[in-house]
Amino acid sequence: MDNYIGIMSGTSLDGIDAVLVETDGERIRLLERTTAPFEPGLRDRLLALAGGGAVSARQWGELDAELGRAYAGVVLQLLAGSGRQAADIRAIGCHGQTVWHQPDGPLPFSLQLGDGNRLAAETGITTVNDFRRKDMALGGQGAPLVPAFHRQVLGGTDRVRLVVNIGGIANITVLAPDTPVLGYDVGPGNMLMDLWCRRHTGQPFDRGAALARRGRVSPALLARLLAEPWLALPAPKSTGRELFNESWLDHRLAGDEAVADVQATLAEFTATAIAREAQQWPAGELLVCGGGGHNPLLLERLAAQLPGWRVDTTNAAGVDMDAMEAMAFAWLAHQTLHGLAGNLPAVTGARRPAILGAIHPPG
Ligand SMILES: Nc1ncnc2c1ncn2[C@@H]1O[C@H](COP(=O)(O)OP(=O)(O)OP(=O)(O)O)[C@@H](O)[C@H]1O
Ligand SMILES: CC(=O)N[C@H]1[C@@H]2OC[C@@H](O2)[C@@H](O)[C@@H]1O[C@H](C)C(=O)O
Repeated sequence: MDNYIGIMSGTSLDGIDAVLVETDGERIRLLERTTAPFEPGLRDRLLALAGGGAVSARQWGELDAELGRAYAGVVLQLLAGSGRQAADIRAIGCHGQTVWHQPDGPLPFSLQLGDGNRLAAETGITTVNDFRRKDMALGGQGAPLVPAFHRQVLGGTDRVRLVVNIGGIANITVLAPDTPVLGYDVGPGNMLMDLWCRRHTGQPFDRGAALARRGRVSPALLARLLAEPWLALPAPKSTGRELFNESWLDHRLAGDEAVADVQATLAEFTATAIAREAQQWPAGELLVCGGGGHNPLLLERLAAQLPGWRVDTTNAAGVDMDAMEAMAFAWLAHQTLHGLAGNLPAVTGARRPAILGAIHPPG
């Protein structure tokens, strides 16, 4: 077993999650976890870029360097907390910060910032990043990539087990007996709820669903949200802020809804979009990971819409829901360094399995 570090900063733009794990590719054990919020200025600049705002090549390059430095700081913090040295770590797997994801059309690409050269140089640890573009070069969506890891840590059950990551975007992995793994993005996870809450309360998210619980679901608004054609597209599919953003939401509001009612409706929308996917399968287990696992209303609404299902978080199955994605990128770095494929063509739609990522040696 070797030590790997995984770093994830996701579409919620809430900050950086990092884990230290021990893995041989088959087994994986979480040793240490840390999380660091983005410094507010950095978050705002990333949000502007991810919103499609015009930035110069200079600003773009500076953000790439700044993020690389921020990731290195988190790695050093993780190492200090664990009592380990750089030499004890085989590699870092760093997802990077998605600032644009365009999986379809004539020139598909997915851009994650956070300079891997800087990360390797500042930590002294081999760094693997840029995990998505090989899959896209092979005709795939480049996302989601976690289903292979979900299979590794939660596969092999004798009934249907759905693993649902509720981050900024929600994505689902279907693990069913004698069935190849399926996985795809479902739609918004916390992203719309977060932006509505921030706009009206100044808080980054609706902690404990307190605001949503004060409101009532608006059936008319819910119907307009659920009418989004992307939701009905068949897999393979992936999405992001490019579609589900502030203007997408504003176009669907009548304008006279109460703030709390919109919050309640957005939570119901997220739960309903996920439940509809689950309803295509015989009742089994639905295990939630990602920050949405901390939202009690989402879990309640999923359970209410899925009678006969066991709805819980992945913690109940022994995998820390807050560490799942970062662990997946530690594991993907292991795959890359061992010349093993990281993607699942049945999930991403790529022509073949491929070794993912760019390797930055520290020397
Ligand atoms: N106590 C809580 N109550 C309600 N929501 C919560 C709570 N804790 C976290 N969240 C939600 O989880 C979000 C963060 O989720 P997470 O860290 O999984 O996002 P991410 O890493 O950006 O995800 P992804 O890459 O999958 O899009 C917060 O923005 C918030 O919406
Ligand atoms: C392009 C991009 O960053 N996509 C993220 C996002 O966040 C959740 C969902 O959308 C998923 O497709 C993906 O992240 C996870 C880690 C994945 O690739 O599996």
